[in-house]
Amino acid sequence: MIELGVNIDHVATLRQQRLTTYPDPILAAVRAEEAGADLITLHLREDRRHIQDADVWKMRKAIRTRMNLECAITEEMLNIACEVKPEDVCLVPEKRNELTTEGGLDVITHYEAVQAAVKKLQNHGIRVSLFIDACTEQIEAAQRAGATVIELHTGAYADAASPDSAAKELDRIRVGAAHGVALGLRVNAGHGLHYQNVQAVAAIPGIAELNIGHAIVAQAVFDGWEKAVRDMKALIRTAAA
Ligand SMILES: CC(=O)[C@@H](O)[C@H](O)COP(=O)(O)O
Ligand SMILES: NCC(=O)COP(=O)(O)O
Repeated sequence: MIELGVNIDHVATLRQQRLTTYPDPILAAVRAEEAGADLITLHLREDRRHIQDADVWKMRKAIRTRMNLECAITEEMLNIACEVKPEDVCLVPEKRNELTTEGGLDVITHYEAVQAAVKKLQNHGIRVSLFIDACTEQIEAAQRAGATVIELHTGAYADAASPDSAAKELDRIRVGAAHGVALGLRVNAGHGLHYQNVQAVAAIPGIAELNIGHAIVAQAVFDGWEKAVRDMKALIRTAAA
């Protein structure tokens, strides 16, 4: 059964836009678990545009499933992760001026830094995932760097300009997932997935977990948070069956 990681970043985006105390991402995480989320994903960005440090600590205590903390490879972030000790850390690339995470981590170019970060986190008992593009060389470099998990960036598939290019991107994810599984890696996927495009990814053999946030927060405006989570989970379950 594919697991659903509910990303609560954009609950915090709404709060930070006015610096209010609502909506509370911790409450969103707890209610997401009640609605069937298998884990909670959150991204502590260096610029703190959505999730704040205090959210991470409160979340650690509040959730009953597991925490997947996304962060960049910086000394500050790695120290926070080692203190918080989430079950999973997903190392992601960050650019100051990007609207969202634009692509996967370039493990080949930053090999030494990635390898050292993986080792440091694993020494603190944390499972480490690398958020990468579905590219054979990056997948192999991720495994060599010591990661046991990869998350394939599905943004290019989600943003594809035509059905043809979406099909090509989907195929890259399929090939990447098979390659990751053959190398003994746990293969997760996510970014830009929504209610219309998720099932094609969920049907790919070997995918263990999908991390989805923005679309669930958006759908909750119309349907309510729990229903938005439940419906996403149902779509994934039926596609994977
Ligand atoms: C790394 C990633 O894909 C998620 O963290 C998600 O996209 C939400 O965060 P941003 O929109 O800040 O990238
Ligand atoms: N790692 C991807 C993620 O957590 C969710 O991304 P999105 O659904 O908010 O685009």
